[in-house]
Amino acid sequence: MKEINVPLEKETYSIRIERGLLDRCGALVSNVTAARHIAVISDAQVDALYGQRLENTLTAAGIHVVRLVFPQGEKSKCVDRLVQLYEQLAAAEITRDDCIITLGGGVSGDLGGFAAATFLRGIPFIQIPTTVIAQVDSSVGGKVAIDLRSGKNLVGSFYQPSAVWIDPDLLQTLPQAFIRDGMGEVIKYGYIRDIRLVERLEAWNETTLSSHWEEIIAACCTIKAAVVAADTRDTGERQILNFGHTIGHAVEGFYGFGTYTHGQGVAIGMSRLTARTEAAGMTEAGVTKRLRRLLQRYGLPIDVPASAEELLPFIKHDKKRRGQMITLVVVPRPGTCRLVPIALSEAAQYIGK
Ligand SMILES: NC(=O)c1ccc[n+]([C@@H]2O[C@H](COP(=O)([O-])OP(=O)(O)OC[C@H]3O[C@@H](n4cnc5c(N)ncnc54)[C@H](O)[C@@H]3O)[C@@H](O)[C@H]2O)c1
Ligand SMILES: O=C(O)C(=O)C[C@@H](O)[C@H](O)[C@H](O)COP(=O)(O)O
Ligand SMILES: [Zn+2]
Repeated sequence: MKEINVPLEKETYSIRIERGLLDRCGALVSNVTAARHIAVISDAQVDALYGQRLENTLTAAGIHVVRLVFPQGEKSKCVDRLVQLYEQLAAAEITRDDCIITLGGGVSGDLGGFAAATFLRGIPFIQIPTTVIAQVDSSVGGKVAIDLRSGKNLVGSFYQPSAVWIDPDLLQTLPQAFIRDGMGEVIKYGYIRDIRLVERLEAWNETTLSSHWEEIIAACCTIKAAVVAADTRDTGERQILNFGHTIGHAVEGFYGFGTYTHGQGVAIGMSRLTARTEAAGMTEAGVTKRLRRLLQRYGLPIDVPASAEELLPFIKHDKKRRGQMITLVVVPRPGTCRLVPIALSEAAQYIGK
C-alpha cells in the first residue's frame, strides 16, 4: 500500500494506492465520511464489471447504496447527462450529509465530480478511478467538468474529492486501447517533471507494462499532488499539467468528441508542439524524435491531418488564454518544462500544418 497526501490550504486528502482495495472500501469509508447513504456514479461498462462488488463492501459496512449509471464514452460528459444525474440524486434523496462515489474513468470522475460540486451546492465525494488516465491523473486535483460543442471542459469547477482510492488490479480488465490512451498522460508526466520515468518507459514496453502499474501510478500522482498543492486553482504552475493539451483538446473538439480520445489528443498535442518549439530553438535538438519514438512505443498517434486554421477556433477557448495571450507549456529537454506566454496571433506557428 502507498499513500500520497494532497495538502491543500483548507484540507488535506489522501491518495491510497493498494491492490485489491475495491473489495475493502467499506472498511475505509468511516475514515473519510460519516455518510450512511452513498450514490455511486459509473458508466454502464464499469458498473457491470465492478458496481456490485463496490455495493457489497459498502452494504457490509451498513451503508445504503444507490447506483447511478450513464452510457460510457466522452459524449456523456455533457449537460443532458448532468441534468439526468441531478434528477437521479434528487430522486434518491441524497442530502449534504451523504456522499457520492465516482467509480470509473475520467468521464465518470469529471461528470460525477461536477454533479457532486453542484448538487445542493456541494456533496462530499470520493474518487475510485478505474482507467490508467483516471488512476494517474484525473482522479486527483479536483478539476471536474463537462464539455460543450465549442470545446473541452468548458463548464466546470475546482472541487476536491475527500479521498482517492486506487486499486491497480482494476486495470486488468481495461481494453488495450484505453491502456494506450492512458500512456499519453503518463508520458506527459515524465516529460514535464520526471526524467527517470521517461528512462524507465523507454526501457519497458507494452508487454512488460502491467508489472509496473503501482510505481507508474505513484510517480504520476506524486507529481500531480505537489503541483496541485502549490497552485490549486490553475493560475500558474499547475498549467504545466496541460502540456500537449492546447492542441490535444482542439483535436478532440474538431473531430467531434469520442473520435480521438483524450490520451490520443494529448499525444498528438505534445508531438506537434514540440516539433515547433524545437524548430524555434526553444527545445533541444532531438527531443521531438525521442518523444515520438516513446509515444509510438506505447501505440499512440503523433499527428493528425487537421491544419492550424482548423484547430484555431478551439484553441481560442483554451483555459490558459488571458485576453489576446495564450500560455504554451514548452519542454526544453525531457523532465523539465516552462510556461511561455505568446500572442494568440502567433499561435498558428506553434500548432503546425
Ligand atoms: N479532471 C482531470 O484532471 C482530468 C485529467 C485527465 C483526463 N481527464 C478527462 O478524462 C476523460 C478521459 O478519461 P478515460 O480515458 O478514463 O475515459 P472513460 O471514463 O470514458 O473510460 C474509458 C473507457 O474505459 C471503460 N472502463 C473504465 N474502467 C474500466 C475497467 N477497469 N475495465 C474495463 N473497462 C473500463 C469505460 O467504460 C470507457 O468505455 C476525458 O474526458 C478527459 O478530459 C480529466
Ligand atoms: O489537472 C490539471 O490541471 C490538468 O491539466 C490535467 C489534465 O490532464 C486534464 O486533462 C485536465 O482536465 C485539463 O484541464 P483543462 O483546464 O485544460 O480543461
Ligand atoms: Zn489530460
